[in-house]
Amino acid sequence: MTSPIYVAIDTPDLAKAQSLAGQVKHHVGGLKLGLEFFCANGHHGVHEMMKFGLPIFLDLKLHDIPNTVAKAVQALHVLEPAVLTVHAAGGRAMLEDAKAAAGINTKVVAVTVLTSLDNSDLADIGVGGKAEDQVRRLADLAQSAGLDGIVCSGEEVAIAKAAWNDGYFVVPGVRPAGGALGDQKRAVTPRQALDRGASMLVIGRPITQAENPDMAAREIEATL
Ligand SMILES: O=C(O)c1cc(=O)[nH]c(=O)n1[C@@H]1O[C@H](COP(=O)(O)O)[C@@H](O)[C@H]1O
Repeated sequence: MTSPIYVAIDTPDLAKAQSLAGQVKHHVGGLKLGLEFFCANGHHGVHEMMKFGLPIFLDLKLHDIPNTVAKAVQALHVLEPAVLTVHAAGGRAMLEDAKAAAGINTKVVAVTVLTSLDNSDLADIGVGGKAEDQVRRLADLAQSAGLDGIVCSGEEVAIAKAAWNDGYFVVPGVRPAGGALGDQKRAVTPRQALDRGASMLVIGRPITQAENPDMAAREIEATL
């Protein structure tokens, strides 16, 4: 079975990214490249990481007017990422145009509520109610706009999946039991996230900051 773990390669240093990917490639299902990596290394960096033969999740969290996002998605076609993120808060037209602009082999998934936010952070940006209410609302929007799935925390994934059974559910903010949270506020264990319906587990620092990243990835895999 292919591992549901995508390792978040969050570094601007291409050589370090290649070294990490080389160490963990047999115990993860894919590589997640985000803003930090892409801003530093661009298309060239992604092409280099594609050489590991694993699916690439390009996590750029696009969020702008529909025309700008659609053009950005078109500019990424050549990279053929397996998964690409946009922010659900960009609204229906932006989501529809992003999906229409993506290649057929790319899953476009909408970030709902960042896992670094709690209910009090949501209140600060004018979102009343609980994170799970906002996730449910944005998941409905993403589904009706024709997207492939959403990004949410393990605390909401069961609710979202109940309403969208064939959706693709990306769950970051995943921590082995007792692991350091860092800036994550809505975290669950890898096992909990899978049991609740995650399609993909995004795991960064618990693997990449470990003394032995390969061992860390194996240990997490063994809990699944
Ligand atoms: O879209 C994401 O992947 C994402 C969404 C979200 O709500 N929270 C979140 O942490 N992420 C990403 O998931 C990764 C989590 O990294 P760690 O906290 O180190 O495991 C980072 O690369 C984040 O950019």
